[in-house]
Amino acid sequence: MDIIFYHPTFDANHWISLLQRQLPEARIREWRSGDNGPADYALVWHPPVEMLRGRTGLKAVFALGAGVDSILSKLKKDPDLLPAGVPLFRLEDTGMAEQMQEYAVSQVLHWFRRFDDYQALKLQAKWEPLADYEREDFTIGILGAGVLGGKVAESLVGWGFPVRCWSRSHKNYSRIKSFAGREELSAFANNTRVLINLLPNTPETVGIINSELVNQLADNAYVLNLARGVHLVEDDLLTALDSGKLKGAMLDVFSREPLPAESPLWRHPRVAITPHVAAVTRPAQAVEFISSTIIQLDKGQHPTGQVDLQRGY
Ligand SMILES: NC(=O)C1=CN([C@@H]2O[C@H](COP(=O)(O)OP(=O)(O)OC[C@H]3O[C@@H](n4cnc5c(N)ncnc54)[C@H](OP(=O)(O)O)[C@@H]3O)[C@@H](O)[C@H]2O)C=CC1
Ligand SMILES: O=CC(=O)O
Repeated sequence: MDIIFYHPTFDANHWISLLQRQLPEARIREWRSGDNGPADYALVWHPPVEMLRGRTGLKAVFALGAGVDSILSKLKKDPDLLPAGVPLFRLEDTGMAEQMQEYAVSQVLHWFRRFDDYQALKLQAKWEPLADYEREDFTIGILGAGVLGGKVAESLVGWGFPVRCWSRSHKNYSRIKSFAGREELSAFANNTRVLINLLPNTPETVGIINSELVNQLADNAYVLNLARGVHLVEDDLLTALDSGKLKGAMLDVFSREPLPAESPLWRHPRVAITPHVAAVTRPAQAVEFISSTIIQLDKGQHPTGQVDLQRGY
């Protein structure tokens, strides 16, 4: 079996040695421009069109991340990016759920314990104990209840918060209230104090965190965007922060990355920022997932993780 690997920044040698350990029989190489040699499987991130165009014999392509929006948007512009009929797989969890749980739980607890308020008081040298917040007033609403959203929801239930999620189809998670579809988005938003976004970027979800949605949240709500920048209308967020509807926001992703220096988000006192690091691809776990998927595909089985190209995730 022949496997080609392309990532603009990852250390290809490291990935290839991890893959080789899992698939000792495979011939694995880093793809470079001009390489038209045989390939059964391709592992890619931001692949050049030339890499996969016209390849016959390819059995599957693996995206080296959870979100496939960049590859699908490139595919829309250039249908040659992926050979027709070849399945596209993405990483399911592979260590990202734990990272998302760490990020979400730490930030929710930060707001719940009023560390944002204490930080503001500290800047004024004020010693002032504040009233505790109650968990019952701290409903967490998670947009997206898939591999990552579902795990984040479970961890916040473990901390005793009321948790609800919103997805396309209803879920049957224990102790998590499930809402589904546009018709239930308002009911989901109503009384949500912390809105966490873990949706994929698709034409249906772009701009979903806008004034209309934010105005339906509880007063003094918070927004935690962990999915994609295009989900959030940044001007609407700033308006809601300045009007007092929103008390704070923590953003990991932005419509333009790196976030330009002139963005007012950098300077807003109630906006915290991380540079798209909420959950990164962990090579060893990703390779384990990909190898096991390849083995299943070679046996004619139907592993999980295949992207529905029509649905966009
Ligand atoms: N910031 C970072 O570092 C990272 C960000 N991400 C982002 O997180 C996203 C989520 O990942 P993951 O959990 O693995 O994805 P999944 O595909 O497992 O889950 C997606 C969830 O979104 C729901 N959904 C999709 N479209 C709609 C819609 N139109 N209306 C309502 N719900 C919808 C799905 O509903 P249903 O279950 O009914 O299909 C599903 O519950 C990725 O796409 C990526 O963009 C991922 C990794 C790292
Ligand atoms: O944003 C990262 C991803 O894996 O998707």
